[in-house]
Amino acid sequence: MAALAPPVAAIRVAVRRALTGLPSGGPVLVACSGGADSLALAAATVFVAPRLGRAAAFVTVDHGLQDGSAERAEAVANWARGAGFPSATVVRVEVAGRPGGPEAAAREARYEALTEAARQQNAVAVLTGHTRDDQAETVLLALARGAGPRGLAGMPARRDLAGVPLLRPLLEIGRAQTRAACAALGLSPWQDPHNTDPSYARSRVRADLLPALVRALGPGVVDNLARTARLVAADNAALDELAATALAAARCPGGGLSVPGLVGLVPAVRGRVLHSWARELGAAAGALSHRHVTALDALITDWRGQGPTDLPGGVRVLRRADRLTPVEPT
Ligand SMILES: Nc1ncnc2c1ncn2[C@@H]1O[C@H](COP(=O)(O)OP(=O)(O)OP(=O)(O)O)[C@@H](O)[C@H]1O
Repeated sequence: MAALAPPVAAIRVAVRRALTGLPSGGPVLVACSGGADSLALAAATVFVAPRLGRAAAFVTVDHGLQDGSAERAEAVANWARGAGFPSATVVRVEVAGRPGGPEAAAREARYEALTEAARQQNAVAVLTGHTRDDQAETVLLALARGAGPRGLAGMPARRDLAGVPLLRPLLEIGRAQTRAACAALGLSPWQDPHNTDPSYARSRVRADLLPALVRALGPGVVDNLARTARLVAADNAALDELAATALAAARCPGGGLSVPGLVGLVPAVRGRVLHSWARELGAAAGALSHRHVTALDALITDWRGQGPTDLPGGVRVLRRADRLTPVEPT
């Protein structure tokens, strides 16, 4: 028997690790664009899942943004059927008419479609092919926009997707490895023109910035950026736990938060308490910014009788004596 190429083995090990411990029940659903990362992920999953007594399912999303996208999506799904996935679905989404730029709109439409596919197929998890290189790019983009620790933590290996875990088994696998795995398996990945379109900041980071950093600082830089994300994520988890305890302790019996319960907290924890509370009140996560949390914080630490603080989603918060309370929008 021919020896297994190291990247193929490394990717299978990563997938096996991700699938271990998932609840039994429905399939694991691989989200695949046809690009090298998710193709390598799909090939590993269809190999590993049955050996763990699990079913694997496959979905590819057609964003309908390029000529021939429907045919390409069908070809990707056909490959999956041939590779042994008992079910391979193409979902067509409508990107036009959504708020935000085209990239954000496509991502939102895709995640909605993945959530719906997972629900319909009763999947126990959705798997995506984000790699260590994607993580390094995410950290650089976060640094460049002045993000705090949440942004610098990059993408988590696991997050909730409307009640289904979204897993990223390849976060510690390099893009060179997914390409090498595809080559070793005789797969021909699709090259998404968006990935090289210089009008996207991520494409410029991928094409220009990361290679320049590697030249200037050495090949370990991608791994190091991904490690930074892991270290920051671990600190975030600790701070989130402290904040959850502090939020519970600061709640007033009739609703709202007690100012004396918040004032002695270290700012990093207090900011998280206020962020979580604002989310509970209905402020949308994407729109809730550092500026809003700072304005809420001023009601505690810089109280000069100011009026309500407006948060996204029409949420308003007022300080009454020693309590922060939500008020009805006027
Ligand atoms: N059209 C799609 N259909 C299904 N899943 C997708 C689609 N586009 C992206 N994904 C999922 O999201 C992951 C990240 O996609 P993105 O385009 O950001 O990265 P990428 O590095 O180009 O990945 P890939 O090489 O797999 O295309 C993919 O690996 C895949 O799991």
